[in-house]
Amino acid sequence: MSLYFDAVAVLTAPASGGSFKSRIYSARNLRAAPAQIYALITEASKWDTVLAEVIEKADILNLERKLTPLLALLLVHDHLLAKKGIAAPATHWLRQAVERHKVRLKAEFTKARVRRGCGSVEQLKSAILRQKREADGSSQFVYPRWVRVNNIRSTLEDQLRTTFADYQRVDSLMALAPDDEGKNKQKLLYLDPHIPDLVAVPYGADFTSSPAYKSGEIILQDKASCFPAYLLLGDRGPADPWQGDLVDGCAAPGNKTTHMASLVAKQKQKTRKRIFCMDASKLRSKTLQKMVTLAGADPTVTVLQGQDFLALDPLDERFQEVSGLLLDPSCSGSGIIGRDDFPQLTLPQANVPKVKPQGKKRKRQADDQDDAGEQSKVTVEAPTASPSDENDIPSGALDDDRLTKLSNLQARIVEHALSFPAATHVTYSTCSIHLIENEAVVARILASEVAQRRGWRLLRRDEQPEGLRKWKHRGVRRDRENGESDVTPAEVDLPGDALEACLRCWTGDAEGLGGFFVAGFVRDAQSEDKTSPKVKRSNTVHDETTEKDDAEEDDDNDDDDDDDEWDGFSD
Ligand SMILES: C[S@@+](CC[C@H](N)C(=O)[O-])C[C@H]1O[C@@H](n2cnc3c(N)ncnc32)[C@H](O)[C@@H]1O
Repeated sequence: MSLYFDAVAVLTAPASGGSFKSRIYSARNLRAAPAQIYALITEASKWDTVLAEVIEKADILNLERKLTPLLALLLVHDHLLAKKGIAAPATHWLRQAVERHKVRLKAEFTKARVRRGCGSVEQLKSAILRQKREADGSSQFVYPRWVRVNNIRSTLEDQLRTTFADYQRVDSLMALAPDDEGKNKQKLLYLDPHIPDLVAVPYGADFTSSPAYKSGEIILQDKASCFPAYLLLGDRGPADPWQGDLVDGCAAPGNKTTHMASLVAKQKQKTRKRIFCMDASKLRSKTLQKMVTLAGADPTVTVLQGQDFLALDPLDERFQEVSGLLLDPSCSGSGIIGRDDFPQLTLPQANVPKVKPQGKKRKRQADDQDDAGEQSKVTVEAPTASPSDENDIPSGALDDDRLTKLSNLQARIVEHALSFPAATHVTYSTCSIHLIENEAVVARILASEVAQRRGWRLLRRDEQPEGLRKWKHRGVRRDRENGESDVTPAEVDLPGDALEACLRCWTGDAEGLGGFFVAGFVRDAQSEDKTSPKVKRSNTVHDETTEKDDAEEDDDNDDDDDDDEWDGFSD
C-alpha cells in the first residue's frame, strides 16, 4: 500500500528538475522500492485516459469518498491490469475500496475496449497509445539523441566501425520514432544531412558508459547547437584552412568550443590555431575546462575561467590575430524542449454526469495528497548539473521586461565582438524562440555604430556552409503566436535577404530539434576603419565595477540594478 501513497507523493511533489526517473531515485522518505514506483507510474500513465473513463463511468469517486482521483487511477490500474492485482493485503481499506466495485469496473473496462473497436487488451493498449501520440502531436515528429563525432579524437568512419558497428542505418529521422507501445527502438542510426559528423539515434540510447563517450570521441550535442561553430568555420579542409585565432565569448559548458576545436582539427593545419574561450561564471568555467580536456582540445584551447567577455580588451595583444568569434550568450531558453518527462496524468473527475465521454486533462491537485494520513512525505532532490547542460536558464517569469534586458545584453556582447581588430567572422546564437532576442538583436547590431563603421554585414545564405545553405527554416519578421500571455509578440523591419541569412529551428516539426536561432556576421578584412584607436578603445573597454558584478553575479546570484544586466544564471 505504501507503493500507492509513495507514487502519489512523487507525482504531487513540487517540480525540481531532472528526469522523472532521477527524481524518483533521488527522492527521500519513500517506503516502496523506486523501481516499483517508477513501473507503476509509467504503466498507469499509458492507460490513464481509459482508466479515467472507466472510473468516472463506474462512479467510484462518488462511492468511495476516501479515494482521490490520482489514488483511484493507480489502484484501478493495478486492479484491472497488473498480474497480481493491487499490491496490498486483501483486508487493506485501499484494496477493498476498489474491489468492492470489481464487477462494475470490469464491465466499464470491457465497454471502453469495445467502444474503440479492439478485440483484446493488447490491441486496446496500442490504440490508446496511438491516440495519445496523435493528440499531443508527437506522432508527427521525433526527438532523437544527437551524437557528434569529435574529430580531435576520432572520425565518423571510425565511429561507424566501432561504437555504431551494430547500428542499422535508416534514411529518415521518423524511423527513429518510438513504436506504438511508446518504446524506443534500438540500434538505428541516421546520418545528419546538414551538419558533418553528426548522427541521430533513438532517444533512449544511452552512451554514458560507452568507451567512446568516456574518452571524448563522441559528444552528446543537439543538432541546433552545432549550427554556430559550423556556420563560423564552414566546410574548410586542409586546402583552405581557417586563418587566424578564434574566441568563444560565452562558452560554458563548452559544446560549441569543442565543436570549433573539432572543425579546426579536421583542417589539419600546420600552424596551430588558438581558441580562447571563457565564461563569466566561475562555476560553469570549471565544467568548461573539463569538457575541453575530455575532448582532447587542451593544446588548442585556452580557457579563461570566470572571464566576462565584455571586460575583455579587444586591443590586448593576445587577441590581435582573432579573426572569428562565436557568441552564444545567456538567453530566455524559450526554445528548449521540455526534457521533463514527468508524466501528466489524465485524471478521473468526481461528480460528473454519467454521460460524460472522457476525463479531462487537469493538473495534479494539492488535495491529491490528503488521503487518510498515510501519505508519504517525499522530498525530491534536484540532480546536479550535467556537463551537457549547455543552457543557463534564468529563473523567474518570462515577460517583456526580462526579454528586453536580455536582448540589451545580447546586443552589447555581439557589438563588443565586432570591435576586435582582426575579426572578420562572428556568429550570434540563442536557444530562444523570441524575435526580440533573435532577429531584433540582429537588426540592432547591423544598425550599431561599430557595425557601420567597420563594414559588418550578414553572412548571406549563398555564402553559408553547404549543409546550412540547405536548411530551410529561416528568419521571421514577426513572432509566432505561442500563447504566452506575458510576452507581447514582436516584429522586426529587416529586408528579405537579411531574414534569409538568419537560421531558425523550431520545436514540434519534423526536424527533431528545439527552438534555436543563429546568424553570422562578416566583414571584408580590408574594410576601412576610420576611427582612431583611442575612440575604438573607449567604445570597448568595460567599466570595472560592472565587470566584477557581471562575473560574480552568476556565482552569487546577486541582483543588479543595471537595466542591461541579466540578473542571474542558474548553475
Ligand atoms: C547559453 S550558455 C552557453 C552555452 C555554450 N555556448 C555551449 O554551447 O556549451 C551562456 C553562457 O554565457 C555565459 N555568459 C553570460 N554572459 C557572459 C559574459 N558577459 N561573459 C562571459 N560569459 C557570459 C553564462 O555564464 C553561460 O554559461
